Amino acid sequence: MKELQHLNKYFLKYKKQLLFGIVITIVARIFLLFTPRYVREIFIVVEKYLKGELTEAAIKSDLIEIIIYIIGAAIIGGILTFYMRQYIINVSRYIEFDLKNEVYEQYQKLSLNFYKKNRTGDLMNRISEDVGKVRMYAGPAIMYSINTITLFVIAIIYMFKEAPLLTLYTIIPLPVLSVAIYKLSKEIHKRSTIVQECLSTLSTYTQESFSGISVIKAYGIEKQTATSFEELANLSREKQISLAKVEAWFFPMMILLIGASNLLVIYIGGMQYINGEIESLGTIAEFIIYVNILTWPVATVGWVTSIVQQAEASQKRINEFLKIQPEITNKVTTETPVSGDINFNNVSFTYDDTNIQALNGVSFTIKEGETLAILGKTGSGKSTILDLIGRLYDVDSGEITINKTPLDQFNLNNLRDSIGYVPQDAFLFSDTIKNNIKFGKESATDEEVIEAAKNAHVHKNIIKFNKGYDTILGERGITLSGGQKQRVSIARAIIKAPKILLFDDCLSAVDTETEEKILKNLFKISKGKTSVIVSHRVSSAKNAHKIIVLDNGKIIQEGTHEQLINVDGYYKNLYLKQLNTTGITNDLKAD
Ligand SMILES: Nc1ncnc2c1ncn2[C@@H]1O[C@H](COP(=O)(O)OP(=O)(O)OP(=O)(O)O)[C@@H](O)[C@H]1O
Repeated sequence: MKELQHLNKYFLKYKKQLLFGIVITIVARIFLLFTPRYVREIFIVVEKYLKGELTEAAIKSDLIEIIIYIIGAAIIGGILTFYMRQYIINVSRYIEFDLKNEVYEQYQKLSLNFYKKNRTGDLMNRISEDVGKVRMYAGPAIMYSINTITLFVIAIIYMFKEAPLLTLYTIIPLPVLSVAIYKLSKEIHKRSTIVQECLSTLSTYTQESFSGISVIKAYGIEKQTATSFEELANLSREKQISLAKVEAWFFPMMILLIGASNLLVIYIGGMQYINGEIESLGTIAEFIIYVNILTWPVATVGWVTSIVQQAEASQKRINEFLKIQPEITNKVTTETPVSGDINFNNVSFTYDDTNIQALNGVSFTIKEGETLAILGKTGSGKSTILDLIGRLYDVDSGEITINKTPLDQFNLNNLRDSIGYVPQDAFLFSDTIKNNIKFGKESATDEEVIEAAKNAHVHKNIIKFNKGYDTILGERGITLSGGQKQRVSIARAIIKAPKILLFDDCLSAVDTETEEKILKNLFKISKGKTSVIVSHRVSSAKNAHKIIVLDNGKIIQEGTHEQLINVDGYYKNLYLKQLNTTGITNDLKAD
């Protein structure tokens, strides 16, 4: 229960509703327990009438009176039961909502490293399945526990007062039932977890086959894919059947144990009645109703125990995430305007999940308002430089400063607000094109969106779609080409009008002619802004104020286009190689 203490703050938050729900639960159970007593009364009245102690008129009026009480108690009990669920189950839904938000907020705070170390499926599970299991503790488990305790205490008091020996015999099978249900619930849980795993493997496989359908068709491997699907589906079916087998035990077991209790009540009660130890047959009827009322709550003791154990395990997994301290923290809460020269001073950085040293003693300066181009072989550390400027990671050694202030002395929100970042893999949300662009600036007007799209050279493509800027992208909508995605992503960055623009090889999927036009627009837009362009093309770099070439995390060349094409090295080789391509022909024309 230690892990579940995390929920205490939520119980405190909703203490009024919870307390009210608990009181209602107790009162509702009290009303429910009136019925067996009234049934006994009916028997007593009938017995008196049979002995000639009551007239026909008297028995009629007595019976009507008792029946009215029974109906009244049932109606009040029913209404209170409705409110009991309304209060306690609602509280559990509020707690579920709060906990989901708490986990989600924590996810937002955690750095990229966290996402590298944990699989998406696992992150999703904590926020959906685990929180769902914890809710079962915060709602149903509490409700059924109070229900059981109240019913048990009151019923046992009534029963002992009535017939102590009969009470003992009646309740003998109940603990057996409780233990049996507990064991069964554990087994059901174990098997349903396996079923869940099978289903999630199956759906991941299906999802991947659908996403990769073009590759599957192109390679003609539909048959193999279908066979693998069948194997997974068969495994899932076997596990489902094995789960159904244990589940099938649940009700027969309950019926068996209720039957055993009923038989004991009838047999022992009957003997006691014959021996004159109990006054009326009504007591036997009353006890049979008690047995039936008590069976379900007693069965739930086992079930609730299993719920609490699962909730504890789930909360433990949630707490593990909640306790993680974000690696990148905002050390400054005051406003810190971001502007000035960006300086890398002997910066080294190693990714701790792969232990790959991405940067090794990198030093350079980008003057405010200037453009830096970074070139280099794949894996040489170009993207890492952009990630470090945005403080997605902190450096291992050396220092990054803006206007001589270390990067971590800036308010992180100010820093990220000042950056317009276009990643290598343009990620667009399943939303309209307009909203995808406005993601960079929520308050942007339609005119601003169009202006940004024009500058990113994608406006003409967008207006060709039937719904223009309101076209939905992604799974529910159309799929943009790689180049279109990149340009929407550029529009998203420039609509923000940030102080720093970071472009990570974001023109790789557009032809060199379009690249040229976009670069010209970017050149206009980025006046007064500091830009960093990562690229594999000389055409993207040639107009930059400064170019650096990276190799294996180190700067191997530095200078302007003119300087670098005149010295032997990576840049000149690349320039000469690209000289013969269409792109560079345009590039030369542009020069
Ligand atoms: N998130 C990460 N976790 C672990 N290692 C990484 C991560 N990102 C990059 N690396 C490694 O760090 C090195 C530098 O990667 P980086 O992405 O900066 O190279 P790049 O020059 O941008 O490459 P490309 O031109 O292919 O985009 C590579 O060896 C890469 O495998």
